[in-house]
Amino acid sequence: MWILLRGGYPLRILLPLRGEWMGRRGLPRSLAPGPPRRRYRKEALPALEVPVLPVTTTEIRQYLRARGIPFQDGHSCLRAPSPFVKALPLKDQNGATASFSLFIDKTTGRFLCMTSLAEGSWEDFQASVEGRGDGAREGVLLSEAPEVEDSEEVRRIWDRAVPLWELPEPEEAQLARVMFGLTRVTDDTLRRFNVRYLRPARSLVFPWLSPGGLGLRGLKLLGAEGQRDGVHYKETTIPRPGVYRNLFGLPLISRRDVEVVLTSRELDSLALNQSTGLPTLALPRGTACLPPALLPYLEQFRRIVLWLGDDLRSWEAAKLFARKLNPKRCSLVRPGDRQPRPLEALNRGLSLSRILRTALPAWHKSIVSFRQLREEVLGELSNVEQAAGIRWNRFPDLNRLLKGHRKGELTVFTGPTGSGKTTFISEYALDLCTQGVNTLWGSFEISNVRLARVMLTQFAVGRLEEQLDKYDEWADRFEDLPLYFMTFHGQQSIRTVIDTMQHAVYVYDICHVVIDNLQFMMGHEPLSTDRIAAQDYIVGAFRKFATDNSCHVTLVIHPRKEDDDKELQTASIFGSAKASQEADNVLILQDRKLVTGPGKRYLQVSKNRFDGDVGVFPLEFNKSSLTFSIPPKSKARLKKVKDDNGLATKKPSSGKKGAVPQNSETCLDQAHQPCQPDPSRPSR
Ligand SMILES: Nc1ncnc2c1ncn2[C@@H]1O[C@H](COP(=O)(O)OP(=O)(O)OP(=O)(O)O)[C@@H](O)[C@H]1O
Repeated sequence: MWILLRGGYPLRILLPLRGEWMGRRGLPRSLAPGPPRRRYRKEALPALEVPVLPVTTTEIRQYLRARGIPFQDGHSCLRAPSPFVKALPLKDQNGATASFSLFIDKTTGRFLCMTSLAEGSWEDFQASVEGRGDGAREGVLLSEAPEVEDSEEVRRIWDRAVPLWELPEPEEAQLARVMFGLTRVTDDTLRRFNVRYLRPARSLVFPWLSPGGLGLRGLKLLGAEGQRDGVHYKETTIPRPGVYRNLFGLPLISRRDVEVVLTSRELDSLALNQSTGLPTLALPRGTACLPPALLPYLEQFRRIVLWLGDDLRSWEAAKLFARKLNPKRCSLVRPGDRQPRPLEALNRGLSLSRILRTALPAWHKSIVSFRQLREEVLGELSNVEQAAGIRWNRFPDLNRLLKGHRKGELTVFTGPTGSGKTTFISEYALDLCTQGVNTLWGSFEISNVRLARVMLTQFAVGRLEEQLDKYDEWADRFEDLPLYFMTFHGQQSIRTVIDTMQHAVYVYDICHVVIDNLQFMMGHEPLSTDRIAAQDYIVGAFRKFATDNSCHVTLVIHPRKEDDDKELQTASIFGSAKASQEADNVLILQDRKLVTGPGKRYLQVSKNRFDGDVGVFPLEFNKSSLTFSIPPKSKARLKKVKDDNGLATKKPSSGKKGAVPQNSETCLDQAHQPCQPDPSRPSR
């Protein structure tokens, strides 16, 4: 989880791992910095830094004009002379003056001065221009030098690392080359990119050099471990991933370069540059995100080719990143059999230049022909599993019904009051988040602290109250999840919420937004407005947001008041049928305690637009870990269901108001047909 700090880094401690004391980054202690210690944040900002009033490009332009500040229009930024250069008379490497070295992000208004490395928000910039910035403020604005502890660690590792060709044993060098797939990458390429090898950690080391290539700001270690099913790679960055902003390869870019190829891994950049001679840059966190802070460094390029990898996830990421970079200058290399990732292409003897020539323009007009779509369709057909989305680790039954979690969909989730909706949806979202789905939570009912506590308990799968000595260990791991929280509590206007979501998608590449719950956006509607119409409007806004931003939205909606002894149906969702019509998926947490005695829950998938499979499966609540996921001991029971192939098919529901088309309905709880709770298994 990233807690956003201005001028601070998160605390770090040392953890016992695998029976010996290791640094938090899993490096041997000899390479970790000193004894265990912790630092405290000076100024912890709210979890999601939301601009008070979002600024538009037009407003930025108007402001600059009104103040007589000249500017140039760029792809994703406006360029202006930097007001921070006089205070810091730094000269860049070529001794050039620092004119127009300030880059202002057109979407957020955040700025970066490339000369002094000062950065800040649009409000900070205005304060500086208007002479309201005091000395202390300016200090805050200046980009952080790495923390002393970090720089010591970086230096220590870098000094101990050696170029591959300087390893004393040729066998060791050869083994490293094989492990990292570098057999065709020359020493010359490794030298140019300044890649080293750290023997004790059996890792490659990629440096993060300051502009001009002088100072060392951080580094990335790439470890390789041979396992039965192939080689597994593990990345470690210093500083930690949230603030590791190394566009690897930047020192090799010349001011005159107008074209660049972006890759998601450093090794791919080596391969590409070696075989095509083109400028290449590797994104610091692969396909996970493209932080807007990097955009100024990419402004000089008239053409950007994104070649991020060989799976659908990379393809989706490339399309998203192209939006940020301005699609008109972007081309994308489509993953395919003959178009693997660059390093693999090099190793297979393919022509990387030829593959680059097949890159497709990212820019689409509003109307497309099937000719433009046919490759996309083929991509989906030949990667059926990936097209079905990310599968839950903790909810195999959900995978069987929904097949996975896909971008751009709207899921509506309902259940009786107090049945455990928040608790379930927290685990459902956490599961995806631990698999790299960048997640934004809007919890309007319960505080973020309480929600985070539930999530942390679910993450640790156990009560932390009784093992406080483990708290830091779990909290450190939790902190590294790509998880963000909106800081709203209580009633909010839908406009503010959507603006915040938009901001988060741009800044943090959010792919999943959870809204708990919709009723908290309805209070701001004028009393005279029909509440049902208001809800329809809100659902429509979330639907549009999901589609436009290729972002999954999970929306919790309360059910309408019904008889307690009746099960909920799709039509029980509060309001008109709009919510279930707009939704791609409808999930209902069924609480049958009132029908059949003490409290077992079932999850019903009552709409599934992806492939129509609907059904219900039991959830067992574990009160100490607050989890609903099936404990490992129950797996056999579920397997048996599958083996028996005993799926109960019901008639599709008919055209009732709010009813949805259903292909087949599946009860995955064979032991309790027809989906009745098992009285012999009291809920915990
Ligand atoms: N299956 C369950 N059995 C018993 N207790 C549960 C179960 N699921 C959740 N709880 C507990 O019930 C309480 C309420 O859960 P939660 O807040 O998730 O419900 P909710 O449906 O979101 O409530 P609301 O309708 O107020 O939004 C929590 O303390 C939670 O730990």
